[in-house]
Amino acid sequence: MNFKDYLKSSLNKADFQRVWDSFFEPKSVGFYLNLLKFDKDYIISNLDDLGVEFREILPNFYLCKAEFKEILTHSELFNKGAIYIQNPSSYLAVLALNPAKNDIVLDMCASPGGKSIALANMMGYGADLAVMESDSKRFYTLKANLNKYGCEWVRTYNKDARSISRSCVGRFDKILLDAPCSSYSHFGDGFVEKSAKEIKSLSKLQKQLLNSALSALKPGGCVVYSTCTFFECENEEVIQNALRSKFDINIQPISFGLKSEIVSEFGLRILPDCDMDAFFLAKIVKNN
Ligand SMILES: C[S@@+](CC[C@H](N)C(=O)[O-])C[C@H]1O[C@@H](n2cnc3c(N)ncnc32)[C@H](O)[C@@H]1O
Repeated sequence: MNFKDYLKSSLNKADFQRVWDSFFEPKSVGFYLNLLKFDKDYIISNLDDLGVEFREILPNFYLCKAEFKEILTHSELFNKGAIYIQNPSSYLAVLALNPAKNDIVLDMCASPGGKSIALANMMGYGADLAVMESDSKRFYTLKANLNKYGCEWVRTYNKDARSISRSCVGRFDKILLDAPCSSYSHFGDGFVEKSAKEIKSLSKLQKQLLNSALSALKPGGCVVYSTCTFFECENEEVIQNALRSKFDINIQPISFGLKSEIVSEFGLRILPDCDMDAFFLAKIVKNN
């Protein structure tokens, strides 16, 4: 499936041009502070010493211009795990889940761990957080990152997350499902085009993963489903499929008041711009 053609057909002319141009513009750099290992004042004063100009755009999440990226990635703060570099769109998934200190939480598709570490920061040291990753190589990257960022207590499972529909029925208060997707959100050296067959098979996997998440959720609990792709069959269609399933669920509206967001009955789309990557988010509550 040609991504550019798909984008043209799914957006109006002005939005298409804005979105397409955004893939070639320098992107701001986002990061959050790792308060599990370091004190906020210590990190902020070290960033000031490095000459990085930054502003807080979300709770504990900061943005600076692209020109500061190299300073950040070469800094001791980064090497010691005091900051985690992440696009703000990804951080929104963690904010939407909003886990409390005493919640039992699962991050189903976790590597390299950017959202798991943000969840751990929000919940606090020792909180009941488990993370899963099916790919062995990516699992070891996840473990290494959790250790680097002082999250060694987090329980890690190198497993296919679809298995929780049998092993963990009704166990979790909150689940993050940041699903594997076709990833048409970063241009990089070009988009790696995926065939219609590959997209269909991803959509099938996403539906199975969401079904498993709903089985493993406590009544009253919630799942945040997210992807970084534009394709409807990986986003709204996955949510519609869950609404048609045996689960008694409803979709909670989410909005962060961003100029780049499009709200629908199935979730929230973020259109990419100079700050945000393309993203889709849906918050699904399992009724009591
Ligand atoms: C979008 S990435 C996750 C990014 C991660 N949440 C973060 O913020 O750093 C999706 C991950 O899901 C993993 N994955 C794919 N299929 C899976 C499955 N069936 N069970 C668990 N993990 C899976 C992929 O290997 C990949 O690492």
